[in-house]
Amino acid sequence: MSSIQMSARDELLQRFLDAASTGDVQKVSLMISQSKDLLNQRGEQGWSALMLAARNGHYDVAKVLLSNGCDTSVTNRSGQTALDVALFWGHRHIARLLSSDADHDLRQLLPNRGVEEPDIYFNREILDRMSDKRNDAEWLAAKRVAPETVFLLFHALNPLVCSGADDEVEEVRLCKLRSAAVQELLINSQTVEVFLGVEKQEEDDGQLAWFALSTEDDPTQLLKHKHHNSFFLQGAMPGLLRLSDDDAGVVAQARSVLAWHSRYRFCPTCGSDTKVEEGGYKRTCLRAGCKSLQGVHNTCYPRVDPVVIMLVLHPDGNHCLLGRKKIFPPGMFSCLAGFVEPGETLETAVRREVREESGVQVGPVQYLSCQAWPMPSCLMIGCHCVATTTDIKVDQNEIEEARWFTRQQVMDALVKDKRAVFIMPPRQAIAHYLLKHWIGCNANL
Ligand SMILES: NC(=O)C1=CN([C@@H]2O[C@H](COP(=O)(O)OP(=O)(O)OC[C@H]3O[C@@H](n4cnc5c(N)ncnc54)[C@H](OP(=O)(O)O)[C@@H]3O)[C@@H](O)[C@H]2O)C=CC1
Ligand SMILES: [Mg+2]
Ligand SMILES: [Mg+2]
Ligand SMILES: [Mg+2]
Ligand SMILES: [Zn+2]
Repeated sequence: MSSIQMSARDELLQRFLDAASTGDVQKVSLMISQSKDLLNQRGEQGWSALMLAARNGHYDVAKVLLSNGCDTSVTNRSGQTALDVALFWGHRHIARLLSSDADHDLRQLLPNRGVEEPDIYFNREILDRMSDKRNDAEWLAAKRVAPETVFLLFHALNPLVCSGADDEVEEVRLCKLRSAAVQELLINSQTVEVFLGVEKQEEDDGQLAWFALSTEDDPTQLLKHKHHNSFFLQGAMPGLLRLSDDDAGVVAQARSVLAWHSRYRFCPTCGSDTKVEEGGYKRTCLRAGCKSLQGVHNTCYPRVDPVVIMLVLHPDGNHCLLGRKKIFPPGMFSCLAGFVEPGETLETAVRREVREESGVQVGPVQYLSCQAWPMPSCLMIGCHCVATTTDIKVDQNEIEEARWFTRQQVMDALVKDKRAVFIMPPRQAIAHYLLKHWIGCNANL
């Protein structure tokens, strides 16, 4: 071969590799139809078109190369196959395509779990709950009157907040009242009081205690003497999402316990009156012999409702299932979710809720992370799972619409690209994190 022929061939190969690398599926198809021997040829560092497609997450290019008989066993100078490259860069859908085992375990599509606990909204704990002090009436009484103690005020489960000076619309701050400002409330028998904990610090005493107070009194009267720009944050959604991450964690704790007090005023077993104990963490039935006082006293403590929330992955690994409820803002799609029922495992609940709401059957389920969701007291248990069927049949009572979205569409929504075809759930929702984690398993980001 002459040197001119050589360089023409090199140039052709380079154009082919570039097309595979940039995801130009049409060009790749055309070039293969004209010169099939390009398929397994390698360029710089021994990289083939298939490796470059696998490196950059170009699923369609990898598919075309494979359907034309591309050899998956070819290695680059580092001894990596295209499958090794796809796995290294987190393109699990491509890895599945490249795997020689046609029934490759669907589990391969599940993203790697994060090593560290994510800092999800509502989850941050700035207080040590000091549950051992809840029975120490003397200690609690001293803290209640200590001048530096912090009191958070709630009306109808809405926290008292102040707007930041230059940030009136977005973030709000919790109003931290001192004992002098809440004297009247503390002696009012209608006020519900919950000991939240002490600020986390090294020393053992002199700890700054926090309480939540809930009142039914007219907020306009209450606010008269308080900070001039304070107000009760109206509407749990999206109101509660305007707090800082530190404040959100305390509100999750306080609001859930106060919501329990407001919903469980009487004994759930016999309807008798109850007395509040343990710093607001227990309501004990006053009727001697009540069944709630025997065995496990679980009806006496604040309730938590487990809810599974799941990102369902398509068996092709390149799509995920999202739905929208009628109450969502226009254009927003989110993960499916549902209450865990008695006698169910998390996996069973995930499969049942997805089947009920979308008609899709689910195989493997993997827990990722959870979130306190104080509306009123859910624990959102975040999972990824893989579908074994793909036809959608929506339960119109719960979901308005459900659709499969591609990775690219999720990425566009995440970065609010102008091509985005839907709006992501807000960053404060664990649904946002489940989507981001799936996309983030791509090491390019
Ligand atoms: N943080 C996040 O990212 C997200 C949080 N969520 C939260 O998850 C929660 C549950 O999700 P959702 O899809 O509504 O749940 P489901 O799909 O289980 O549907 C809830 C409906 O089922 C009924 N229901 C059945 N069992 C229960 C139960 N044990 N407790 C309460 N209602 C029950 C209720 O009907 P009825 O009201 O007619 O009695 C309710 O409206 C919601 O409260 C929502 O706030 C949801 C999505 C995202
Ligand atoms: Mg449901
Ligand atoms: Mg649901
Ligand atoms: Mg349900
Ligand atoms: Zn009782």
